[in-house]
Amino acid sequence: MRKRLPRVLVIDDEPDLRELVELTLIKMGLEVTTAGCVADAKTRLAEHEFDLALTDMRLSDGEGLEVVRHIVDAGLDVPVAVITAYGSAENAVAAMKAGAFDYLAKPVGLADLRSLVRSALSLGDPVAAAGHADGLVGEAPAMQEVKALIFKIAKSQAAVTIEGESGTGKERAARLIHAQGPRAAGPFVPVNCGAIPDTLVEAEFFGYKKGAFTGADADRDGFFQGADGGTLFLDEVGDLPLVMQVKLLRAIQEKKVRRLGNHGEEPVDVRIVCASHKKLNELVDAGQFRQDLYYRLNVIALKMPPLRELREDVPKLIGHLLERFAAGGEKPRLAPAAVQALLAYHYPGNVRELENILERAVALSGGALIEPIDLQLTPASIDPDAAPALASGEALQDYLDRVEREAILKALDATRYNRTQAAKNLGVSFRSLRYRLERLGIK
Ligand SMILES: Nc1ncnc2c1ncn2[C@@H]1O[C@H](COP(=O)(O)OP(=O)(O)OP(=O)(O)O)[C@@H](O)[C@H]1O
Repeated sequence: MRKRLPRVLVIDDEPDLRELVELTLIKMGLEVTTAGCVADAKTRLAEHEFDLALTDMRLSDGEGLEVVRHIVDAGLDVPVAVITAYGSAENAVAAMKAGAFDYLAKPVGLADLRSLVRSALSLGDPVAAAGHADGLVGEAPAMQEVKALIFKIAKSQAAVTIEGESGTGKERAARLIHAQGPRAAGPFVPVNCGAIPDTLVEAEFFGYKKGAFTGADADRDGFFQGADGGTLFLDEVGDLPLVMQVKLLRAIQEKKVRRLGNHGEEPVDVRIVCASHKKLNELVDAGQFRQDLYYRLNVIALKMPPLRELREDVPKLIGHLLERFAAGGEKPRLAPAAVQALLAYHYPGNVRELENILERAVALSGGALIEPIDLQLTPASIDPDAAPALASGEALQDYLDRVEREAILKALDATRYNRTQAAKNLGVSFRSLRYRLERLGIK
C-alpha cells in the first residue's frame, strides 16, 4: 500500500495546458505539482519525491529533453514522459533515447493522457515492474533504445521477432514484453524449437488426444493451449522443420489449433514472440524458412545488441551479476586488475559469457578478492588496445570517462571534426554524440 497519493510533476510553460493536465490528474486522484520551466522543474525535483513527470518539449528556458536528462543523470527514480508538438516524431524519438518512457503528441487527448498516466503509475519503472531479476540491466544508448521499444511493443498484440547473437538477452527481452503488456497475468511459455525431435514437434505444439499414437495414454495440452491468454515464446524459431512451419503459420492465422487425434479445432488466444540467433531473412533466402511465416512473425523486429557494443554497461552488469551470485550474502569483490581485464574483454558469448566468467571466478576465488587468474579469460578475445590501463586509485567512472573521451577525440580527429561522420564511425546517433561531447566538456 502506498503511504501517500502518487505525486506527478507537470512541466509546461503554457498556463492553460498546464492547468488542463493538472485538473485531469487531480480528478484521477493524484497529487500534482507544476513547474513552468526547466529551472523550476529541477527545483521541484530536488524538493519532492515524484512518481511520474510529464514535460512539454518546448519550454521558455530550454527543452523538455533537459528535464529528461536531468532525471536520468541524477539517477532519480521517476518515469518521465514528454509532450511533443504535432508531427515532431524526431523529438519524440530523441526523448525516448534520452530515457523518457513514452510521449504524447499535441493536441493532447485526455483519454490518451489518462491511459499513459495510469500505465506509468501501475507499471512504474518498466524494468522494476517486471522484477529486477527479470529486467535488462544497462543504460548504454543502444540498450535504452531496446528498453523504450520493448515498453512500446508490450502494449501491442502483434508478433515480435527478436534477433541477436547468443547470450544477448533475447529471452529476457521476451519476458519483459510479456510482463509489461496486458497479458502479464497470463502464462509465458518458452519453447526451444531446436530441442524438439521432428517427430514430436506437432504433438508438443498442439497437444494430442488419448490414443492418438502409441504411448498417448491420456489427453495432453500442447504449447499453444498452455500459452492461452498469454505469450508463446519460440526460441530459435529458425530451427523448426519446414512442415511444422506451415502448421505454425496456419495456427497463427486462424487462431485455432487441432490436437493430434482430434477432428475439430479449438480456438487459442496467444501472442507470439520469437527469437533467433540466425538472421531469419537469410534463412528465407536459403530456402530454410518460409517467407510467408517470416512476414507473419516479423511484424515487429527487435534487435538485441551484442555486449561489445554496450561497453559502458559492463561495470553495471558486473555489479548486478556479483550481487546475484552473492545471494544476499557479502558481494564478491574484484581486484582492480580483474576489472581492467573484464573491461578489455570482447565477450563473443555476450552477457551469458560474462555471467559464466563471474560465476566461475566467484567459485575459484573461494570468497577472497577475485584476481585476473580467477577469470580464466580466453587470451584471443582480450584486446590489449580496447581500453587503456586503469590508473592506481582512479575511480571507475573517471576511468570510463577517460576511455570515452579518448575514443571520441580519436573519431573526431579521424573525420576532421565532422561530427556526423564521427558519430557514424562510433556507432552512436548524432544526438548521442552531441550529448556526450557536452557531458565530457569537449569543445
Ligand atoms: N541486459 C541484461 N541484464 C541482466 N542479465 C542479462 C542481460 N542480458 C542477458 N542477461 C542474462 O544473460 C543470460 C543470457 O540471456 P538470455 O537467455 O536472455 O539470452 P539469449 O539471447 O536468449 O541467449 P540464447 O540465444 O543463447 O538463447 C541470462 O542468464 C540472462 O539472465
